Amino acid sequence: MEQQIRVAVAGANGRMGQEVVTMLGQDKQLVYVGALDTRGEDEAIRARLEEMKPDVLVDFTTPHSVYRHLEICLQHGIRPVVGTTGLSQDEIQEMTRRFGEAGLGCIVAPNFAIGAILCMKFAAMAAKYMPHVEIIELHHDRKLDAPSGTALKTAEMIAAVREEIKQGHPEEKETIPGARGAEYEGFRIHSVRLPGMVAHQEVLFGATGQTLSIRHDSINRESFMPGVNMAIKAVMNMNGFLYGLEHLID
Ligand SMILES: NC(=O)C1=CN([C@@H]2O[C@H](COP(=O)(O)OP(=O)(O)OC[C@H]3O[C@@H](n4cnc5c(N)ncnc54)[C@H](OP(=O)(O)O)[C@@H]3O)[C@@H](O)[C@H]2O)C=CC1
Ligand SMILES: O=C(O)C1=N[C@H](C(=O)O)C[C@H](O)C1
Repeated sequence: MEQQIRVAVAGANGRMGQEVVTMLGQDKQLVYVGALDTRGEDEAIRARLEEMKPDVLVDFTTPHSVYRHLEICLQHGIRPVVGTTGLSQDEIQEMTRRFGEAGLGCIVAPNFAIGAILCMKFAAMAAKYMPHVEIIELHHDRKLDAPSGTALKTAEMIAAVREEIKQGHPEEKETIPGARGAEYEGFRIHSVRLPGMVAHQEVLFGATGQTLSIRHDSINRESFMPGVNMAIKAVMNMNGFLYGLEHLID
């Protein structure tokens, strides 16, 4: 039998955390050792970690707590698998350096659903040939951050290959501020929040006489679990920081 992996979960009572705990219970290689809540004193957190002795901390919490959780993992030599969105690019760069220096595995993935990863990759492929692009992401109305981590990652991947062009009319004017969405490297990202939605993204391309739409829909949170499972196993064999699940499936 493969070596068992002890997994703690931050945000275990949340929408994603509950799904993760169920998934851990279905895989004999993974042992759920308990929930970590970091809203108490440092001493209580240390005691809880000593009790649980996790190899991996899965984090699905909030944009406000995720950075601290990475620091706690560095202090205690625990490998994080982070789905929480909202880390800034500077924070990601800093953690890349610190986990690299520590030689400790860490995976931060804005989306664990394989279809969403493919949506990002296909969008980056298309942007090379069709540089007029806009991203629309649509989520449930309990979501804290906008744009979604997935939309930001998609935008980064598009910007890395897209020819720099000015989109839209040069004299465009917003009669209601924000009407054209957020601007990222010359193209727009739009965020929709509605009850009834889970996690959806459409990347729209336009060129003379044609359009292309690439769309992904997560219709439930189980869609993220194969990716979380894969990341927990992969992070055990890593000695640095990885941002985005696409690097694991190539
Ligand atoms: N990468 C991916 O594939 C996905 C990422 N996400 C991201 O995951 C995050 C969580 O989403 P979701 O599950 O919907 O959110 P929820 O609000 O349902 O869950 C968040 C949980 O975190 C808990 N929490 C808050 N602060 C702390 C802390 N300091 N220590 C421990 N627990 C804490 C909350 O507890 P309490 O309720 O008591 O406040 C809550 O149970 C979001 O950033 C979201 O964008 C979501 C889906 C997929
Ligand atoms: O908050 C969510 O629900 C989701 N968050 C992630 C994001 O911000 O991209 C991943 C997925 O879209 C669901």
